[in-house]
Amino acid sequence: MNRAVSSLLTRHAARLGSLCTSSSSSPASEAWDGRFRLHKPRGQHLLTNPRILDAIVRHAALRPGDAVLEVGPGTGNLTARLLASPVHHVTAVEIDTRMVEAVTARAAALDLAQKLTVIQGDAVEADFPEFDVCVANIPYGISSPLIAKLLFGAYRFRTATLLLQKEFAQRLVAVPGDSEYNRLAANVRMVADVKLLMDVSKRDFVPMPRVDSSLVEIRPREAMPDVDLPEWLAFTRECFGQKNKTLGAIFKQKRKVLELFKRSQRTERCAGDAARTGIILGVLDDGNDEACSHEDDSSVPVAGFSEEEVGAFKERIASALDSSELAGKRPSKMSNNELMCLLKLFNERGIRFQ
Ligand SMILES: C[S@@+](CC[C@H](N)C(=O)[O-])C[C@H]1O[C@@H](n2cnc3c(N)ncnc32)[C@H](O)[C@@H]1O
Repeated sequence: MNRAVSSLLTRHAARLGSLCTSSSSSPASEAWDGRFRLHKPRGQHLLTNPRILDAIVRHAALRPGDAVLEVGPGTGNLTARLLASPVHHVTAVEIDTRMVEAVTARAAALDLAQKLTVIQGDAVEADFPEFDVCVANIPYGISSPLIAKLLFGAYRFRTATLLLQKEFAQRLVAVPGDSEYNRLAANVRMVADVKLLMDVSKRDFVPMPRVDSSLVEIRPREAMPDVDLPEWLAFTRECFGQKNKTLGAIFKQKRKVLELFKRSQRTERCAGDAARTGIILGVLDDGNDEACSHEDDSSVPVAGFSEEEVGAFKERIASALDSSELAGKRPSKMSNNELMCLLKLFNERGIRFQ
């Protein structure tokens, strides 16, 4: 669809361009003219403060020749600035065909259509082309799967500068010991550095959302950690499901022991693309960590295995915890190095989380 729709829409651009011409010869034409209804469930809150839009582009530190990925361009308030910068190309992924038309028209009116490719589709599912930087005011509903896709979806890029819901941004940049420290932060920190760049008021959007926003930079690490990522992600799910309990208490629960025992007997595991798809479909973040629930299967016997075998498995768990000297620690206060060390001890004893 991508190129075909792009060229079809460029043909509509002249007609639609007239809707944006009065001030669209400069990037500062962000006022919303109400030409169609904005859908809040799709996160259609347009950023209309030119000062903030300029600041986002400044923070993105774009370089000449960069290929830029934008998710959710809307009517093109940010896109216009990206196109006017010395970058080589901008690819924008937008789900709403009305927005696709609007941003295409905007680029044509600026005489910058040749620098823009618009992909119409869901950014969580669409294939992204190669890009150097991602700059976007995204729909907040896809924050977690989109960040998972960027970081674990085999893309190589310099930075992602994303406007996110303020509370989500605070969870993302939290460090061990912070009350907000959580699985999302631990997982993202495993593969990237994250920093808060600035806060943005809800009053800078049309229509005004209920929440404030924050701009965040995500910078993937040069060297990826030596860890089996699907296994790590499954491990952090167990740990952060009850992040304020001690590890000793978490891994003593009969229900947990039986669940891990069953998983550890499995011979086939998710690998490669299947694991990636699992990651992207939402295992990065559980939202409310404490709400992570499991079926209580403590009374269900493990078919084909004796009580003794389960007992021996329990001892392997205890031995890993003893060796790590981390049994008394709480996941919410632990560094990734400590957690990785414990995971290694579990795996060495045949205890698997995936
Ligand atoms: C918060 S608005 C941002 C618009 C524009 N970037 C701005 O700053 O004014 C989010 C945009 O993402 C689009 N969108 C929503 N869900 C999407 C998805 N799953 N994939 C791609 N775009 C999506 C919406 O249609 C909307 O245009």
